[in-house]
Amino acid sequence: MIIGLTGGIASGKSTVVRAFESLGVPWVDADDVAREVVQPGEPALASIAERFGTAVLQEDGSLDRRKLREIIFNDPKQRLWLESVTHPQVRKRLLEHLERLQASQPAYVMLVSPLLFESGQDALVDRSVVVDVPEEIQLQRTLARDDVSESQVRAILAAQLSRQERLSRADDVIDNSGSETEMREQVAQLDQRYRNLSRP
Ligand SMILES: CC(C)(COP(=O)(O)OP(=O)(O)OC[C@H]1O[C@@H](n2cnc3c(N)ncnc32)[C@H](O)[C@@H]1O)[C@@H](O)C(=O)NCCC(=O)NCCS
Ligand SMILES: Nc1ncnc2c1ncn2[C@@H]1O[C@H](COP(=O)(O)OP(=O)(O)OP(=O)(O)O)[C@@H](O)[C@H]1O
Repeated sequence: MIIGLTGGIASGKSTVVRAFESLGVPWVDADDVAREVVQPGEPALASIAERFGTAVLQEDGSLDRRKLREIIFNDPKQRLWLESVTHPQVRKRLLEHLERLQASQPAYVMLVSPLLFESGQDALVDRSVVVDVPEEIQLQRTLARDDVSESQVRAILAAQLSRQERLSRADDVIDNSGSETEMREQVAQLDQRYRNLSRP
């Protein structure tokens, strides 16, 4: 069984998946895979450099993520173009990672992705769980964690599904607006549920 774990920027997906990991659950993160497909030597990075010029590259030839972020979250057309280049590669590699994780036949594995519903990756999973917090908490936690402006965070939020839409598509929900201890209690309950569901 594959569980898709999603949530908007800074909702707490990485923190939540570490709680599942401590219960023995294997996982793969689409953000990590999206980083792999733009490494130097990858065709996606060559396409990006061709479209935006060397201004989006650092001196060592790797992607200047901050520059590209500023471009794509200020222009939906450029974001859609970038997604059309990266998402097919991300999907292909996610399938490979998932197959590898399932080889040892764990009760279930997790696919962590901010864009599970937006990018159609939900077709790869049996069930979805949303890490839910109000937008104001997403904003506060992003500003505390990353070197970004409030307007940039609002632009990223606008490029993602609304909280309501995400909740309406979720099979399960983890409320991460409280303490990490409260989050871990919900994770332990869901883990039991998923283990029961995966029994033949
Ligand atoms: C624009 C890039 C270079 C910015 O890199 P940066 O290191 O600053 O951010 P990072 O990759 O850690 O993403 C941070 C968060 O931004 C949000 N985000 C990223 N890409 C997108 C997108 N296309 N649409 C909406 N939100 C996005 C997600 O919540 C993500 O968790 C990078 O996000 C990227 O390559 N995005 C396109 C690929 C993609 O869609 N990735 C999302 C997972 S498939
Ligand atoms: N319950 C919580 N209470 C307080 N802070 C939290 C809680 N959960 C997560 N955080 C903090 O909020 C920030 C965002 O969490 P995390 O990095 O796990 O989110 P994410 O959804 O993986 O983010 P992104 O989509 O940007 O990759 C981190 O600094 C994390 O330490």
